[in-house]
Amino acid sequence: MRRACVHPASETCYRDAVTDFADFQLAGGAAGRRIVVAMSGGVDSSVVAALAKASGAETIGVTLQLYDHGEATARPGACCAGRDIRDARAVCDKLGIAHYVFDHESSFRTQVVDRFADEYLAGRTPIPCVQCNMGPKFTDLFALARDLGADCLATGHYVRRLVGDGGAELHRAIDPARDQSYFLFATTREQLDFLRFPLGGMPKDRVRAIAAEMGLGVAGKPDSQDICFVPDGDYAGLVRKLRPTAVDGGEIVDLGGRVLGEHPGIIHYTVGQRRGLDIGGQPEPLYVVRLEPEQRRVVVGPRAALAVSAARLTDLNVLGPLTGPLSAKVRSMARPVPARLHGDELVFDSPEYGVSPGQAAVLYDGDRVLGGGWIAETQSAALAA
Ligand SMILES: Nc1ncnc2c1ncn2[C@@H]1O[C@H](COP(=O)(O)OP(=O)(O)OP(=O)(O)O)[C@@H](O)[C@H]1O
Repeated sequence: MRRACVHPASETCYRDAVTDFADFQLAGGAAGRRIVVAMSGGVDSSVVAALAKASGAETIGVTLQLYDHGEATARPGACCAGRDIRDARAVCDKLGIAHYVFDHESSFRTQVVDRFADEYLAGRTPIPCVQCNMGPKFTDLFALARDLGADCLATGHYVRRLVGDGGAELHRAIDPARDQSYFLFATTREQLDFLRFPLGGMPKDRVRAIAAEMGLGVAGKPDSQDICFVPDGDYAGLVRKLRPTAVDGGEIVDLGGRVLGEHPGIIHYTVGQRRGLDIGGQPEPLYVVRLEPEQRRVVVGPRAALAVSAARLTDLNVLGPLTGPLSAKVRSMARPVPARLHGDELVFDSPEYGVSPGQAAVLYDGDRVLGGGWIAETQSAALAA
């Protein structure tokens, strides 16, 4: 049972956290075991490394160089360019553990950045953080950790791994504001067996308190934000840069096909969006209902047209029983809503709004992640009625 920390900045807090290293579930304690810690140079993974070391295990820090912004200042997007790598190295030096840096820029580029651009061009709204977790972080890092003879791979993700009767389960973090379970739905059972997430049971201020207690230079380092390879938030600008010939304008049409205006490229739009349509003189507010990439059309309609009764999912990852009632989260910031899964069709108990192809539908039983899939297409509640 995890104990609450009542002294956020005290020695007691740190001792509790190390004792909590039951997350590593290494039979007979961690001595004699080898833990590889995925280190991004931020405070979270640095504290994971400190906890791993304190558990008595041989600890090795591994950093993937994924993307270089061509500058030296860390954050806001940060994805292990110069300064972050140096920060990770400094933490490892302080802890007296080995640190290896691997250049995975080209795999990150193909698996995450190029795919991000192509998804936008196909009229979908991508979630690159899931692709990154599935590719560079969990596939590439896995292989590296195994090559290094590790017993487990530990990361600073805010999720919990609990062991039930059927084996390792993925659960939400205790801190709802930090929970990253939506972005980890595609973690396989095999990966889950090997992964450890020691921060999922802690609030962030406790993590920072441990970092300060340990004298880690990153204790006050700001959190990374948004999508690491788009630090200025200009997604459309990045897609234009990557695919200069593919971003063409087209028509904005209503549900009946009537042309209402023009747009500079479908990459600027996402289902449910209202801003930026620039089609005045309409009797009621209009929203993006659908993107039609072949015709380069943006289809708009009233809010009622956004109501979705069901979604077809692809690449379903199963981590628990999916046959009963469950709750489904269809955007990272959405609240989970009651639904049921029939084959690959997710049927909502009540119409759901803003369901966008390209996003993930993550399925929960309370705090437990039962699995999830990619939203391929949606069924309008109006048509289903
Ligand atoms: N480039 C990287 N190399 C190795 N591991 C990484 C890298 N980027 C992220 N990770 C691992 O994935 C975890 C989650 O990454 P995420 O980007 O969501 O968080 P973060 O804010 O970067 O965390 P941190 O405070 O550790 O920097 C990190 O805590 C770390 O364990």
